[in-house]
Formats: sequence, C-alpha cells, structure tokens
Amino acid sequence: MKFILRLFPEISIKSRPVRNRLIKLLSQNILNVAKHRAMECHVYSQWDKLIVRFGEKEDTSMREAAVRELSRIPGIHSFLEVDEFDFKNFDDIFEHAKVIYGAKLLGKTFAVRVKRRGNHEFTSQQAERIIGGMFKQHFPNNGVDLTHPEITINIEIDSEKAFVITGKHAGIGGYPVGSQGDVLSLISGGFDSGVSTYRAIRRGCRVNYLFFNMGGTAHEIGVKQESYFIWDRFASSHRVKFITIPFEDIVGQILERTHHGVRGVILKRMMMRVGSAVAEKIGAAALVTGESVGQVSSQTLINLSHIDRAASSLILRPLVMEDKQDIIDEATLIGTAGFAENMPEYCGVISDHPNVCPNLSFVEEEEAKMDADLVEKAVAASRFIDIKEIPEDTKRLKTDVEIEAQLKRGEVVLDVRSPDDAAKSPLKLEDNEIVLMPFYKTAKDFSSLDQLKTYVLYCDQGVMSLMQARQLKEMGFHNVKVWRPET
Ligand SMILES: Nc1ncnc2c1ncn2[C@@H]1O[C@H](COP(=O)(O)OP(=O)(O)OP(=O)(O)O)[C@@H](O)[C@H]1O
Repeated sequence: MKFILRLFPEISIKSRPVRNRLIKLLSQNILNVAKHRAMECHVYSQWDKLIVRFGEKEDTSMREAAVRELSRIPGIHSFLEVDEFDFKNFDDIFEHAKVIYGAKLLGKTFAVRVKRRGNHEFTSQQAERIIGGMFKQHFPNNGVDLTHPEITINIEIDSEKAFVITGKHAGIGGYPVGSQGDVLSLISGGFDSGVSTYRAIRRGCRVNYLFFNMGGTAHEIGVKQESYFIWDRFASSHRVKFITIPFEDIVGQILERTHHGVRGVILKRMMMRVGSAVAEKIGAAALVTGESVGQVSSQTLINLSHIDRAASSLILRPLVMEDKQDIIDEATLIGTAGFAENMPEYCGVISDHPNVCPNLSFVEEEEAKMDADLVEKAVAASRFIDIKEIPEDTKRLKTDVEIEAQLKRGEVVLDVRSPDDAAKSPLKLEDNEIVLMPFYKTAKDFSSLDQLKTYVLYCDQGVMSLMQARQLKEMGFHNVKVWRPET
C-alpha cells in the first residue's frame, strides 16, 4: 500500500540544503520505525513530498499499522492513502475510481476533484468534468454537488501515473526526530513531564530520559514504562538512554538540614545541577522540564529564576505558559494520562509552607548546609540503560509485598515518614515496637536492624511505605510488609 506524505509547512519553506537534509532524515526515520515494527517499507523522496510504500500486497492489518505509525512520526503534516496505477485514458482512471468509490456513493451527492502535475492535453478542471460525467452516467441516481458534496472523489494525476485517494490522515507535524540535536528530559511520571517530553520530540529533539529516584521501585517502574511508551510511540527511530539517579541522600539532607520554606526550590536546583552534569556527559544540549509558571510554589517566576541559576545547561520548558487542563488534555491525546493518574503520589519531600519569593542569598545559605560533594556523588551513582531494555528491566524490578490492615503481635513498625511528619503526628502503639527510619534512609540503614524480626512499613498514604518495602525486598530482605490501617 502506498502513501503520499506532505511535509510539515515549516520544513517546506526552508532553503534547499536544509530542506534536503530534513527530508533525508525524515525518510530514514520512517525506515527506522518500520524496522522497529518489523514492517517492510520503501521511501522515495521528492522535492515537496515523500512516497512511502509498505508491504507488497494489500492487507488490512498492515494498512492500519502503517496509518498508525505515519500519524505519529514527527515531520509529517498529513498523508494520503492512494491507489496508484498507470493510465492511458480517462476510462482507465474512471474504472479504478469506480472500484474504490462505487459502494460509498450509494444515495449520496458527489464531486470529482483532480490535482494534476506534468504535461497533459487537458486541464485539471477538464479532467474533473470528464471523469465526473462518467460517474454521473454510471450512477444516474446520485446528484452532483460541487459546493458541499457528501462524497469527494479525489484523484491526482502525475505525468503518466494516476492516484485515486482512498484516505486522508493528519500527521503530528513538527520536525524529524534528530534534526535539532540531543536533549535530556527530566521525567517524573506526572502529567507535565510526559507532555513536555513529547513536545521536545515533536519539535525534532532526540530526547534522552532522566529520572531522580527519591523513593523506590514502584515509582521507577512507572516512570520507565511511561518513558518507553513515549519513545516507542513517537521516537523509536532513534536509540536513546534512560538514566536513573538515586536521590535519597539529597532529599535526606534537604529535609534534615535546610529551612522548610525553601526545600522545594533547593530540590529543583539540585536536580538542575545533577541534570546539567549528566547532560554534559552524554552530549545533550539542553534539559527539558514540565515546569509551568505559577503551577506550584517552586514555579513562581522568582523560584524559576533561582532554579535557572543552578543549571549550567540551557533549560527548555515547553509548557511554561500552558494551563494545567490543557496539559492534561494533551496527555490524554498522546496517551500518557493513564500513567500519570496511576503514578504513586509520594509523600514527604515538599515543605508545608513554601516560600514563593525567597532571597537567592537565603536559598544559597541553606544549600551550603548540605555536603559539598552531593552532586558529584549523585552523578557517579547514575545508572544508564538503553531505552529498548525497559520492558525486560521492569519485569526484573517487579516485587510484590504483603499489605496488612491489622498489626500482629511482635511485628515492628518501621515509620518511614519524614522526621517532620513523624514528629507532628507520632504513632502511638501499645503492643508493637516503633522504629523511626525516614524513607530516604531506609535502603541504607535497614540492614543495621535485627533481621530476625518482621518489619511493617508505615507512612501517611501507604504509597511511600510500599515503594520502600518493594525496594527492600528487591535488595534481598524478605521480612518486610506494609501496614495500611483501616481509617
Ligand atoms: N523525580 C523526578 N525525576 C526527574 N525529573 C523530575 C522529578 N520530579 C520533578 N522533575 C522535573 O521537574 C518538573 C517540575 O516538577 P514538579 O514536581 O515541581 O511539578 P509538576 O508540575 O507536578 O511536574 P510533573 O507533572 O511533570 O510531575 C517536572 O515536570 C520534571 O521535569
């Protein structure tokens, strides 16, 4: 089956060499995607369009797959599905068009539209009139309506070839992936960073993914699956990296040493420092985030400007002036909303009374209370995988944990809330021992506990405790459960 692709209009107005480079890249991207999907594909480029052929024979499932893929590859404005044939006269064209449109015409008004290229002895309007007349003769009960036809019979004539257009589809537009260089997207699993990642891909960036892990396996699995989904859908023409960086130590020091009013902005500044170092390491020209002005306390103009100062890389914020509802709608459209809805909302890091316009000097003073080598250590602990490995990798990470509503005698409750939260509403239990071990210390300090006992992890929402319990199990500790008291 054959498709004629129209280029994204911004590509069409480029100079000849730029346009040629973009067309070449788009052709290669289409071939790469087809290879990833194990589809046979050939691409022929012309000055203003690409011709793409999938498979040799007509096949409905192959056709659907081809339409699906072409509607997701950046750089394609729209595409036509065509039946192509050699023609000698108008009878040849009519016979082909009749096979395609005949059944659809029943009881409907119609018009024939012809686009023509090359040298012919007739104009497009004359061709429309002649072929239209043949249809009218063959389907005398159907009315011709040139202004608002129910069915439009679209035909293109190019030298001695003719195409009957059997379908029209919208592409996602944008620039071919890879045309704008490499970036590193900070992805958290929420609505915003999924959409900002997609926007960067659509604009032609080759997007690598960076996740700061602050609380365990469940979050990491969710973010990896979302990243794989975005890559597989819109950018599988290029191999990219998914990078995980353990952030528990940084979160721990923020919570233990800095003023609660600036914890959110310090956390983001640390992300930018570590992100910039990783970007430099992999040769990415910019960081991409899902931040948007005013959305949360760390996204006031003042705080965004403090965040910018901590980065040595360019920061791209594709959503900076978008409304939240529009972002959620776009996430629904591209398919990432489901991930965001199910992502564990993890408790504990952001402060209760954030300062929306702190002095930079105050933020810097507070940061100076943390160890100076935190960034270096975080970068050194980064784990890189090829994004293609995610499906296998997440299978390995899945670990299930028993959740109980009633504590049993002898079980030790491990309170993994942040010190502030634990102090504000301390647990009061008569029959069970309680150990305070905030979530950012659990992985490191758990082995120092008596391993003959059973530990039941607790936090306010039961999400962080589950993430930590999974991580402990994955580390080989089997004496862990989660306590979610009935409310
Ligand atoms: N754990 C994380 N790992 C990687 N990047 C992160 C992480 N948390 C936040 N970010 C980055 O910082 C941006 C702002 O995050 P924040 O949590 O303040 O706001 P948000 O609007 O809820 O973001 P999102 O909806 O993407 O989670 C995110 O869009 C993302 O780019």
